Amino acid sequence: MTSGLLRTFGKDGFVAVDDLSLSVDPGQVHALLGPNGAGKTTTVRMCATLLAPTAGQIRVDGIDAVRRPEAARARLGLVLGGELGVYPRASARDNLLFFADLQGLDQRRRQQAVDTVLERMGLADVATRKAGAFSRGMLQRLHLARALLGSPPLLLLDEPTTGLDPDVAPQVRDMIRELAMDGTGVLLTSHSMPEVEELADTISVIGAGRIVIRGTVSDVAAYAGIGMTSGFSLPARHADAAVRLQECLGEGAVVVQRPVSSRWTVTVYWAANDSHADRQARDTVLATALAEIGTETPVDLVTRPASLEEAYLALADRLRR
Ligand SMILES: Nc1ncnc2c1ncn2[C@@H]1O[C@H](COP(=O)(O)OP(=O)(O)OP(=O)(O)O)[C@@H](O)[C@H]1O
Repeated sequence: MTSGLLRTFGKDGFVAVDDLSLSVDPGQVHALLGPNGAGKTTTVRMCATLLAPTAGQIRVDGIDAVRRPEAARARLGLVLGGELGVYPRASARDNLLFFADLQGLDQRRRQQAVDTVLERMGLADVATRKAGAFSRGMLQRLHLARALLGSPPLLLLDEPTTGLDPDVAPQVRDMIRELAMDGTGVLLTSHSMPEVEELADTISVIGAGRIVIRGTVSDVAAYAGIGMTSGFSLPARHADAAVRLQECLGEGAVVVQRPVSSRWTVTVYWAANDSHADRQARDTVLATALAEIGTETPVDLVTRPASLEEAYLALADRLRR
């Protein structure tokens, strides 16, 4: 969808997005992940035709979005996190009818399109209520409904669940997943690792405007140098557990401990290329190391593939500008 995208700002030519290429396939969720200022929103805004690239190409459903922004815009839906862009004194339905007009949907199609997206976003029952009286969750669903009006093949979602209550965010996530399952391509930015892990088929990690690694969670973890992680807790008296375990385990693992309540939570990050054959082999090595520091194998020991959050934190230093 984009190739060689470049965007600079200001007289000194600050490079916000640098030679960025990515594609979003139908039915796929492609997530952009990166620290503040990495260039995610700038990328989304260029894809949405809100910002012209300094150089590079953008194609939306085959349309050259730089040359034909209006045609491209008709083929994409955009949701910006925390955006206000609805009329608070108008009902949800009237808001959507207005946006349908703006999109040029004809009179016959527009009623039907509005009813369809209201239904789809679970807003049919509150369609006549004023948008100003909506909760954040309902508003975000209204934004999604607006983005879906022309049945676009591509959705651009910039932080779509930021600021939503923990019980509302999963509803929005479910809707995003359903849209992708129905064939919509989704470009998603999010600071929530569990959200990206849950939704994304492909993750592009961006640092300083460039894609650092692209792939699945395990690809990102491998790039970060982590394979599996083991986690367990120890009683308060083991204040030096990480140091002592590190001595026993050597270079094949990094051991970190932090206090949680009145105990220590210990995490062992096994190197992506460590020599252990499988999970059980690591647990055996760990049990020996734990015995050496004078404790039995904790009952809550779990060894599993590294999570996205663990992988991302291991990468964080390499992503800064
Ligand atoms: N209009 C602008 N003028 C000047 N600099 C800008 C402009 N828009 C963005 N930038 C700069 O470009 C860089 C990328 O910003 P962008 O908003 O794309 O980052 P981001 O990855 O979305 O960050 P966040 O996670 O904080 O939303 C930042 O250093 C930002 O200050």
